[in-house]
Amino acid sequence: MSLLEATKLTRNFGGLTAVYEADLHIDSGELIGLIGPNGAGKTTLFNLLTGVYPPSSGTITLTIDGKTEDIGGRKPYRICAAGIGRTFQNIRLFKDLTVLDNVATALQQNRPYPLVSALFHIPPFGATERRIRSESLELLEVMGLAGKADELARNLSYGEQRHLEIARALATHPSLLLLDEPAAGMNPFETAELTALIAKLRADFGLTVLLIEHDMSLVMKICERIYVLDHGIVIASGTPDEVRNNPKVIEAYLGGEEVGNA
Ligand SMILES: Nc1ncnc2c1ncn2[C@@H]1O[C@H](COP(=O)(O)OP(=O)(O)OP(=O)(O)O)[C@@H](O)[C@H]1O
Repeated sequence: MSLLEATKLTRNFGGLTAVYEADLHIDSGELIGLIGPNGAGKTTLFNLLTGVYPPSSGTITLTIDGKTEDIGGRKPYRICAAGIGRTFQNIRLFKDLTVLDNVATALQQNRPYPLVSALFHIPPFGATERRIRSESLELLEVMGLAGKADELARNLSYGEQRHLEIARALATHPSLLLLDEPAAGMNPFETAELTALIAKLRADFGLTVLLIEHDMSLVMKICERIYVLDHGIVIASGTPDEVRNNPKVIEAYLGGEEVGNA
């Protein structure tokens, strides 16, 4: 069942076309990779799908629970509310808040308190606070960070901060989760752990996942389908085997060498 459909998506920055007439089709429950050389337009495509930039042209539709919405050009908070959550290539956390509060703030955005009860700390403020705390702890547990709930985010290791980013994205209750280089900066052991975790999250939360990743072992191992961008153009899409053996991909992506094996 179709979840996201992008048609002829284009984004220009002045004279530079970062994404050109990209077509994407994502079915509910799929785990899809988005790869391509540096500067190919991958993050720009994420930014279009999440409203950071409006498309110069083209359409994006999201279908959830039988309801189809045209989300192209909407503000990021509205797209997040519609069901698309994301992480960023450069980690964006509240470094001086605790790990728990980083997740709680993301949950609160989804469930604002009635103003009067928040001002006077009267019900349902207290009950909502407790629910947010317990759901935050559950998400930290899932991401292996429950033991660090009271630490400041800045004191986490790099890999842990990446996990916390995913916990924050999950707190927005997405149907479609976009992960921008989730394994960047991780060692092979951490990457293998994260690979297993992403597959588990997809199953446990019933998520659809689109991920940008330079680590080919991760992409080839868990993605069912892969889109390949080069100079802003989708030059190939298909299963890991189809993509790995596609001459255009070999030429564009690795300058003629075979794309990495799983
Ligand atoms: N806000 C912007 N203003 C001007 N140019 C931009 C902007 N954002 C991206 N670009 C340009 O668009 C092109 C695509 O960049 P983008 O970051 O989307 O590529 P990428 O595939 O994610 O690269 P990487 O793998 O290095 O992160 C690049 O030439 C980049 O310089």
